[in-house]
Amino acid sequence: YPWIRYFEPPFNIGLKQMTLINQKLNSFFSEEIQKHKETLDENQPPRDYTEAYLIEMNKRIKAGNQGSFSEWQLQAAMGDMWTAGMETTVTTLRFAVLYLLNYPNELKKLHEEMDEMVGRERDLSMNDQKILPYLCATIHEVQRLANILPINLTHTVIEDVVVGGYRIPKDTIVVAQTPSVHLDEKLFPDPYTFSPERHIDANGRFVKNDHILPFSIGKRACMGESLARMELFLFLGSLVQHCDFRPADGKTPPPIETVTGSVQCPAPYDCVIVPRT
Ligand code: HEM
Repeated sequence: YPWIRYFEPPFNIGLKQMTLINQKLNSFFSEEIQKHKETLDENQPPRDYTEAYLIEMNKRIKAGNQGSFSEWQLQAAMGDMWTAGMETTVTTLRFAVLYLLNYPNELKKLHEEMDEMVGRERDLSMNDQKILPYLCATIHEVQRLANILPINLTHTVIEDVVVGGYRIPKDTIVVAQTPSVHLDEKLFPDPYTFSPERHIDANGRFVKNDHILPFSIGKRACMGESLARMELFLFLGSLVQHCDFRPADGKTPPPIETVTGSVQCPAPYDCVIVPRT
């Protein structure tokens, strides 16, 4: 994001602020790597990604073929996992719980569908997508409305193109604004209302809407999309299967407020998540 160099304090999205955050994250990753190195036992199966990486790196160093494997590269990969991989999915789930606290009828429908189609005895699997259309529709709707990446990543136009009558010369930096599609009332009437029903057809089947692009589109679309889709289905599904979500005071749901940054999050909220009776 080259333009952030123009946003110095009091704006908190400037280069200085971003550099500070990056430094903090990198120190954290570096400390984790050191801790892992101290406890690493190369004769045991790796306990996590960092151990697996360190074992592979050491093997390559011994063979005189380190290639691109280095602690710096590991730090960058941890950064990808942490920011692209974890923050996104967790934020989407936090939005899902927030919406369902505010839309108790929709939560009730999810509970009913789960009880009828799966029950509470067995674990969910991805095959259950076929029999849980309302859960699929809920996740689709959460991703439409939450817009957790309001700015998206930047790309460069590699040749002159014309889009919607505008000429965009080669080398221009562009950012695809998927929220403007997700909240377009021509595509989604009453766009700010949370309504999983939009994605259910007359026969009760889930219908995926091609205008909903939380993972972006094209060659550089999200690399973790299929993993993220599994996480959202299995984590939210299991929560719905076993838990009830309630306002902290038993009556008033937390307001749907957001904190906008490179990831748009719900404002911190309290709620109670209890085992279903
Ligand atoms: C709900 C969860 C997620 C959402 C909404 C999301 C969304 C996105 C978006 C919008 C992009 C930018 C695509 C573009 O440049 O046009 C992206 C890129 C990326 N995402 Fe995700 N993502 C999620 C989860 C994950 C997970 C779980 C991983 C990996 C474990 C991941 C890894 C990546 C990577 C590596 C890129 C960069 C791809 C590239 O530049 O070629 N994401 N993601």
